[in-house]
Amino acid sequence: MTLSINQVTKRYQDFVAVNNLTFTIEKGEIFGLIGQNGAGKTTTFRMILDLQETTEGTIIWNGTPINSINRDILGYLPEERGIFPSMTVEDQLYFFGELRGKHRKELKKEVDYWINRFELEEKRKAKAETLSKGNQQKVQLIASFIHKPEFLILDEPFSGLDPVNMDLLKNAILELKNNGTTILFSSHQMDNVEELCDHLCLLKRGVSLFSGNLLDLKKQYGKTKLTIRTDIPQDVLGKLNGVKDIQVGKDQYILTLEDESFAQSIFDFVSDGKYIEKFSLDYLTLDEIFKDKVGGPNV
Ligand SMILES: Nc1ncnc2c1ncn2[C@@H]1O[C@H](COP(=O)(O)OP(=O)(O)OP(=O)(O)O)[C@@H](O)[C@H]1O
Repeated sequence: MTLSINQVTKRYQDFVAVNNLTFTIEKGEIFGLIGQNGAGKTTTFRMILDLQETTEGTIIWNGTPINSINRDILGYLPEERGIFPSMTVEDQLYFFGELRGKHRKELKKEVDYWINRFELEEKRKAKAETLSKGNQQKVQLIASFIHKPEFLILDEPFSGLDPVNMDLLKNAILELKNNGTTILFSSHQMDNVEELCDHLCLLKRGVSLFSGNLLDLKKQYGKTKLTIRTDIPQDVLGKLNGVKDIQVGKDQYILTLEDESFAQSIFDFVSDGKYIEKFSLDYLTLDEIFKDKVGGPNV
């Protein structure tokens, strides 16, 4: 593994912001850190980046304590957005690249490529303060990886982006991964995490409720979400064997089953040997799992 977080705790006086956290990230993967506001995501990032000390535990990068590695292999998009207001977009990118030890000459190709990729060509010579919030965020994003870091940490990179720019960012993240970058990011938007990550850690008030493979997490719940389009009334469906809950959606019912094995008998009943327009048995979405795991009392 490339990064390993071992029993890491962060205390602020009596308050425990991160509690005995352990997870690992493999080289070249995209790893999602999810949790509600105040769960401890930014604190974890700051400890990985050695901007804050751990109270207990160790953080190891390729066998070396993270506080002894060359900082230039790291890239970071902090939660607090900020760029130099009176610097132009391209000067800004050169500045951050040079700060990370790259020469202007070798940065040119990268700067040109990413300005184009994020559709900022027209804004190239514009001062950052004249850009919209979303465009400023794109500039800050590019600045976080313009020096081609081995390990990139993005704190809420999707917040504030419209759907088109969100897609641009998703594709950029996948491209960076394909080029070998290891990426750790936080997000409140579960569909993005579901789409991009193979592995994730779910934090609640500093404690990890799950860390590992997304499919393994889904398997813990099983395929228990059944979507059916039928004329059969809700109260009849709700009384069938194995149905724990029933919700009325648009043109369809969404049933929660006790377990997958009840699906066959429900199918036989609903279809009655005939064609049926919709009958779909699925894993819960990450959003549904998140709400189930984290949604309980916040104590
Ligand atoms: N310097 C500090 N002193 C005391 N408490 C702190 C300090 N920094 C963070 N905390 C607390 O630690 C907890 C975790 O904060 P953190 O910023 O890591 O959460 P987060 O998961 O990133 O939240 P969000 O999604 O809102 O950004 C919060 O309750 C926060 O108030």
